[in-house]
Amino acid sequence: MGVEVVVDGLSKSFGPQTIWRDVSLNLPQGEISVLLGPSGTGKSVFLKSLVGLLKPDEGKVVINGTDICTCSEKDLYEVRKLFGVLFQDGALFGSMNLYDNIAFPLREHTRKSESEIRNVVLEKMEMVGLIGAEDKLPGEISGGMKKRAGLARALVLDPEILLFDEPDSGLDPVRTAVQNQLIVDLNAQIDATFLIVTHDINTARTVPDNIGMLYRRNLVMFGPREVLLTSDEPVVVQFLNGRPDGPIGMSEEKDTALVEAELAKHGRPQVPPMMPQLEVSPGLPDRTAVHRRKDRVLRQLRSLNPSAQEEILKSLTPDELALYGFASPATGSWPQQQAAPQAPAPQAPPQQFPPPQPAPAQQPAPAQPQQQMRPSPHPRQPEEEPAWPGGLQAEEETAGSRRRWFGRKRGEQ
Ligand SMILES: Nc1ncnc2c1ncn2[C@@H]1O[C@H](COP(=O)(O)OP(=O)(O)OP(=O)(O)O)[C@@H](O)[C@H]1O
Repeated sequence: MGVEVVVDGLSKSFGPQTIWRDVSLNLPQGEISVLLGPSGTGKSVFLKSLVGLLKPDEGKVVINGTDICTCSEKDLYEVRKLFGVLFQDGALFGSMNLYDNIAFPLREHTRKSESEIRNVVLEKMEMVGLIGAEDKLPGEISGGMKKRAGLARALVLDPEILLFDEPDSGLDPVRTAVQNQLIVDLNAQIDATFLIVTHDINTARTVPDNIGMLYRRNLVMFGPREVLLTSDEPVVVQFLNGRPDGPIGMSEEKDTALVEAELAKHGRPQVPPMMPQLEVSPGLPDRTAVHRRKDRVLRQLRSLNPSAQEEILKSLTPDELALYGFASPATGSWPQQQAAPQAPAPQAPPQQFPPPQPAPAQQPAPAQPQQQMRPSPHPRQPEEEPAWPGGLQAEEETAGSRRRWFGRKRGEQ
């Protein structure tokens, strides 16, 4: 099973240029997460920081109990073995055929015999649909095949965390859709923790369990897919609609007056309807992360915005609704919680994302999922207060208009 990645208060600058600051999120184990953001917002820098290729200025990235920002080189080397990375162009060696490219990490980092290597390489090539292309050189294959070869190479060391840097770049919509299905199928087979950086709206709408967005040097959102996909935040709506009018400009953020003028002229864009998440192809195992996620998300349901709650509840079967103590849709408007929800008895301490906080005193029902909100850091100017003023109570956050913004508070584990 994949491992959880805990990012806490991460900030990165290059000289005077702040790339992002105070980024906190958890990548839940085995789940697929997507990171969106306009060009230049530092998504690739974020991926590189997760693997320890770039050192952030502040904050932690904790994996299996090791903070890779401060650990020794030896520990970093060990933690890196957990990662597989698919770079944009596959990052293949041009002079090696696909077989040798994919075998490369095994020859470099393991003592496997050539026959063992062959078994692993062919198994991974089969997983990504490349059997028969072993002898091809990278220059002889399409961009999509290069990506799949890069993916097979990222898989040979059995990663527990798989990072994808714009896997859809340069692919046509059909190939992108095929690749998206491949990603979901792979997740079902290896149950690793996936993080995908992408600009592709369809990918964001159909693949992940969780979505985050970087904008104006902040992580404006990270959490269950239903939250971002039902958000009416102008920057999210603009991004999901792929429209030029809105706060995101060509190179810098537009000023508010210009945005308002554009919206007055073209009308306010609507949040596009939710699309169903891709299911695993027939014949493959279920994604176990889906079950873990359901439990986790339902525990935090009440802290999410009403549209997200509605979408989450709509995705449940009648049996699941009954199991978690929710009324069925036929009985009235969503969401209707009956008595205290009866979650299935967990076999291990339940995964919660973010971790629970003590219930505020004024919240009477202890069985309700607890609040996990954070106020919006967006739009946050350098001179503004930090995102987490001390002593802010969960209930105060809930009552505020910024319910939809959430994440872990700095310092929480
Ligand atoms: N090693 C580096 N040294 C200095 N600046 C860098 C370095 N790497 C990235 N940057 C800068 O960080 C900013 C964010 O870059 P990054 O590639 O992470 O953005 P991105 O969100 O992935 O963009 P895109 O979506 O276009 O790929 C850019 O301004 C880039 O020039």
